[in-house]
Amino acid sequence: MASLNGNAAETRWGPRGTAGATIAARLAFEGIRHSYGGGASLDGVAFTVEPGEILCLLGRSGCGKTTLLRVTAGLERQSAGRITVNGLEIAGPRAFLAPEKRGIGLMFQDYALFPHLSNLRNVMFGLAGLKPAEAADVARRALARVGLEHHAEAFPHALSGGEQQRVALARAIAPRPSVLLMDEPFSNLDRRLRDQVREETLAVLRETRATAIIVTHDPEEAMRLGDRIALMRAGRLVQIGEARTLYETPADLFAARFFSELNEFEGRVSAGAVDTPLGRIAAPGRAEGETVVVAVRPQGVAVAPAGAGVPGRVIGHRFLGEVDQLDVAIDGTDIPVKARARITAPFAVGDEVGLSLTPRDVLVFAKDG
Ligand SMILES: Nc1ncnc2c1ncn2[C@@H]1O[C@H](COP(=O)(O)OP(=O)(O)OP(=O)(O)O)[C@@H](O)[C@H]1O
Repeated sequence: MASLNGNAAETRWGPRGTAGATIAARLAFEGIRHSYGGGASLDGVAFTVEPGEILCLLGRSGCGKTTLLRVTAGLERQSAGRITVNGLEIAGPRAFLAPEKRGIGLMFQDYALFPHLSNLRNVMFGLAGLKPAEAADVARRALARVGLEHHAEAFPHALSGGEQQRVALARAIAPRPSVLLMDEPFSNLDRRLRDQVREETLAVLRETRATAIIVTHDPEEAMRLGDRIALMRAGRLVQIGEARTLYETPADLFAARFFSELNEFEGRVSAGAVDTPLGRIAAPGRAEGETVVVAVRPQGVAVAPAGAGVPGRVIGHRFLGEVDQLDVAIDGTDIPVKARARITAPFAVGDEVGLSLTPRDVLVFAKDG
């Protein structure tokens, strides 16, 4: 039995460029609603995934990510709205294709391999339309692409978690789906293995040219993997766009909090700006008298020896590896300001310091955004 954490043999994938390519498809959601009986699990979701695009579906637990995948695959039926692939309705008021007729592959979070079938038989499972010899050939090639052809006759339980993930990936790509849906495909892997498996999986997806949706609750993973990110909350799409857009111009405070820890200050707009304990902050486009939240990313708070900027006192200093985090007490708030940077000056708890802000790390939102 291979080690769970991987060794040299485990980490070797098959040659790149050998995964069979598919015909890329445009996947569109229009006003998708769904409920398990209580409140709405999906509440009017609408967006399009472009042919060959890798889209990360990001959100907290329970926001509806898995439900959207299940509705897309045909394992659940939406109560309203329409899903199309290349403009053809696969689920909606006019049509409801059975899961096996959709050309959509689904890879489950727990891989869902059949324990009583060999790895080869597991991969062949999705190839029922082919003659057995042909299916075995296609399955062997898919296993070879993920570097596991020598485990074809073994059973899933004899493989490490990382290898099981690869069998599940081989099973998902073998039928050459035009759309591939992956539910938290890396969440069961330890961190060291995860980076490599993510990179190889991405290479396989690019080769197959499948349009892919990858579910994750990890914003960093979404930024690494996705051509675009769709951020969901409570069954709704909050924002969709490239990682940089979501990070730099989040649609609301919730979206901003998702991508970064924040120092938050509530205030009222007067003459186009808000007074905060860190100084007066411009609030362009906000109504006079509106209550807003000024959000400041910790990496946008520069700490210098006392003299310049907003005066404060260091009350905490944590070494986080690549950066340090300082907690700084300032006048006007009981909550310490968090500053995060590679600190070269040796600040110690009790030191008097001066704080200044980087404008691009300061965001202003409606209070209930
Ligand atoms: N089979 C079910 N029966 C009843 N309610 C369900 C069922 N599956 C999910 N739900 C509810 O629907 C909502 C959306 O769940 P869903 O699993 O789609 O969220 P998620 O974002 O994928 O979460 P997670 O990351 O925890 O899997 C949640 O409130 C959940 O409790």
